[in-house]
Amino acid sequence: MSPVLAALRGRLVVSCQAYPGEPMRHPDTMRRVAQAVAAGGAAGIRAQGLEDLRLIRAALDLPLIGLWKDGDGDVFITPTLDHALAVAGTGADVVALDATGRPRPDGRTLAEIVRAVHERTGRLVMADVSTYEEGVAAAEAGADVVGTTLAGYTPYSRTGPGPDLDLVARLSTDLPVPVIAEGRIHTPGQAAEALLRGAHAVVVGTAITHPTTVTRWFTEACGEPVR
Ligand SMILES: CC(=O)N[C@H](C=O)[C@@H](O)[C@H](O)[C@H](O)COP(=O)(O)O
Repeated sequence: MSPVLAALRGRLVVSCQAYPGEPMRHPDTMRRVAQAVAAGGAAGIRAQGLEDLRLIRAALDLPLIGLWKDGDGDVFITPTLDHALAVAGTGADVVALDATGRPRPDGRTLAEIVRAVHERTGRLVMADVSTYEEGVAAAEAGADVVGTTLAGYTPYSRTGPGPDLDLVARLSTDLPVPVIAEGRIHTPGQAAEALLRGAHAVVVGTAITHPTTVTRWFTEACGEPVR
């Protein structure tokens, strides 16, 4: 196993992302968020956008999973080979990309993209999948690590309020590559359970780095203002 993946075994990766139009959507802000979660013990960082990745790479020596969300089609996480090569160029250790079965905007197959990233950059590839079958296909296509990132985010995958830990468990048992649990992990207990069920590592984003959503959880629990 690569040293980068070995360093993540049994550990927490924190996804540091803000969304278009949000106050925290700023590379230097995300760099500071990444430094803050590193101080809390994050073993790795997952981040979006070339400038965010460059700044985080310069500031931190932790394993860095990079992606580039682009376009308004179904496939938007590092959708093409050009995006993947650009992410690799930021110094990210792992290039995360959409590995669902849906067609990519550049018409390339997942196997073609994985091979090109390996040959041209030497970086690892994290395959973001939504189903068991996509996880199996991604491992066959040469992905170094499979993430359950997109479970619940394709029209055909199982949705629910929490993480799909059954999917995590099945993939962890069956795949020859490490599986990372990612998506809607909102509590420390869920993160620990994902590891217990076989995940190599766990990625948590919203619950740690998205204050607008976390605040909404609390405001909704508090109910309507009392008049
Ligand atoms: C579906 C999609 O676009 N997921 C993205 C992938 O990078 C991010 O928006 C998520 O925040 C990330 O996966 C972490 O998940 P959560 O924020 O639920 O802990």
